[in-house]
Amino acid sequence: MWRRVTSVSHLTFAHKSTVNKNACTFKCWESFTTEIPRKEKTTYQRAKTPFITFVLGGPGSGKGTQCMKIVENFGFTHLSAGELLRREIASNSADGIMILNTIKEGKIVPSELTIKLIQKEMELSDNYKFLIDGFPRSEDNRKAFEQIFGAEPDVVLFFDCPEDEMVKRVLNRNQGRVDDNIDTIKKRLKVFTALNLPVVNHYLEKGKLYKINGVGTVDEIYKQVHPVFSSFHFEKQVRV
Ligand SMILES: Nc1ncnc2c1ncn2[C@@H]1O[C@H](COP(=O)(O)OP(=O)(O)OP(=O)(O)O)[C@@H](O)[C@H]1O
Ligand SMILES: O=c1ccn([C@@H]2O[C@H](COP(=O)(O)O)[C@@H](O)[C@H]2O)c(=O)[nH]1
Ligand SMILES: [Mg+2]
Repeated sequence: MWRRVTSVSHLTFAHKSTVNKNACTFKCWESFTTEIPRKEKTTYQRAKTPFITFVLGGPGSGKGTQCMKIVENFGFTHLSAGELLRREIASNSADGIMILNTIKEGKIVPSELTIKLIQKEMELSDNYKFLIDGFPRSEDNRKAFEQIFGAEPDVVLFFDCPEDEMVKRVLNRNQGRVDDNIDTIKKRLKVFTALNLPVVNHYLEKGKLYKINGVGTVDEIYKQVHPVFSSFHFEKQVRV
């Protein structure tokens, strides 16, 4: 459980679209209190608007690696859409086989399914700062998310990395992922260019995109990421 120790929220959300803000507060946080009765929420947490960051970039561009550093430094909750889907496969759920086949082909799982998994994790969390890593992967994903949540992300990070570097990193990753092989990587790169880059461009046009040069050491890259978040005034929280 978290409790607030200081308040600067008027600064935190000052940039947010007013059209979507109320819808988001209502849809997300009201459901937290009705659908998840086993977790007590304070009045303060219920009223809080989530701060959502989408983390985009091609396969192996370093999204997960940089998310770990953002979590350490800014206390975000990291939700990797790919990881949630892999967990769904491992749990032998009804959708598991379909998800596995989609991932092997480097294709995109239906939006509603991925959004359901993300939403469930957000509902279970006491946090209000979320990194949604590897999502949205297509305009369909993006539109479905914005419709279901009634909100746009606050920040979109895009790790820009050349294909040969991404391929090298993925092939060296050694985590036993079914899609970390050259055939699937080629398919993922094609899907990234065709379907994910339009999402990147959408947020560029909206002025929400932070383009990060994904080449360099992990620390060199993080030096570009850190100022993005230190420019926001998050409420300080302590565990109780
Ligand atoms: N700056 C870097 N330089 C060299 N290797 C890196 C760097 N950042 C991450 N890596 C390594 O590259 C691999 C891919 O990184 P990571 O898993 O963070 O990428 P990702 O964008 O999350 O990929 P995916 O979309 O496939 O999940 C990992 O083995 C990671 O340790
Ligand atoms: O929103 C999403 C995220 C992921 N996928 C599928 O999972 C794999 C692996 O994702 P990573 O982000 O690289 O862990 C991806 O290639 C897609 O097949 C998805 O469908 N939708
Ligand atoms: Mg990843």
